[in-house]
Amino acid sequence: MIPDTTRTTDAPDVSGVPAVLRVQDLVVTYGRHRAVDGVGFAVAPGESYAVVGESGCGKTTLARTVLGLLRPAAGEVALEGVRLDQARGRDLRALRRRVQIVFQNPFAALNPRMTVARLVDEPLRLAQPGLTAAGRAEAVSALLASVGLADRFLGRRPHELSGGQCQRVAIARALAMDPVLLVLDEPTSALDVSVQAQVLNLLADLRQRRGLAYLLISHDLGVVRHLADRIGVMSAGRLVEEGPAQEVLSAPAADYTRALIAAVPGRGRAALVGGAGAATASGPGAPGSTGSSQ
Ligand SMILES: Nc1ncnc2c1ncn2[C@@H]1O[C@H](COP(=O)(O)OP(=O)(O)OP(=O)(O)O)[C@@H](O)[C@H]1O
Repeated sequence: MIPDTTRTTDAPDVSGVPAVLRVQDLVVTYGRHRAVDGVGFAVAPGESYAVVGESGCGKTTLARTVLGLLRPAAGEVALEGVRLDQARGRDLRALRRRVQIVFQNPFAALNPRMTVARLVDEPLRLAQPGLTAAGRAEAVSALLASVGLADRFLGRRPHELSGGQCQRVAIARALAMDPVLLVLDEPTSALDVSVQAQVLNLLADLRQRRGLAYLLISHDLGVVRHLADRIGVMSAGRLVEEGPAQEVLSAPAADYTRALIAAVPGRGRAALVGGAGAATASGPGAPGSTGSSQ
């Protein structure tokens, strides 16, 4: 349950729907450097919102603040209407569980000594402390199945898995916490090109099936085009443009966005500006197939 001691007074919404995440006038500093400088946006339930921009523009800092790992110098971060930036102690921990992250490098994110079964069981114990061992085992199998991994993977350790399989385990761990929002931090950029599209399709499929909202952090506009409904373009800590993904990519308003798109090599750029819903520029493979390792 989300604590309601710090609810925002004004109703946060996106087109009339209460927001899962609302960020307002956010400032995050490292010493005197404003890494995030007055950013505001909202993400609706089930929506996928991408923050794009060059290295150093503040994407990771923004993501870490949304995860409750950094405290803003000013502004608000609200999750389902509850102020994350004001929460402390148990309230903060309860809020943090509602937002999970999938990191760029799945090998680094998984404890190499744990089996797949234990890796998925661990967050489940936290999320559902009342479950029996048998109930948890069943839930672990179901979570793995939902990311396309069969029971034969239960006893394996990360070094016995491919990068794509590791990323599927990392996604299953995130889902075990029953989040409302997944932060996807360059979720495919460490993977072989051959499995990137499968993981992207899995993420698109999971969003649809579970009604999850995504905050996608990426510099890869091909990935963004595949997964995002809306895009916020960030430069030097500020949002310089925001809009529906297809509009931003095909008719960018800001010079900075135009330069980002112009930097994508030829064929990828043509795919980007051609409309939403096609294969990614960076990841070939069959759109619509989530692949699996059954
Ligand atoms: N711990 C830190 N201490 C001081 N400055 C930092 C720290 N982390 C990031 N910065 C600076 O803040 C700015 C934003 O960094 P951030 O990592 O958020 O950008 P980014 O867009 O995520 O970049 P990348 O895509 O390379 O990860 C950069 O100028 C960076 O050098």
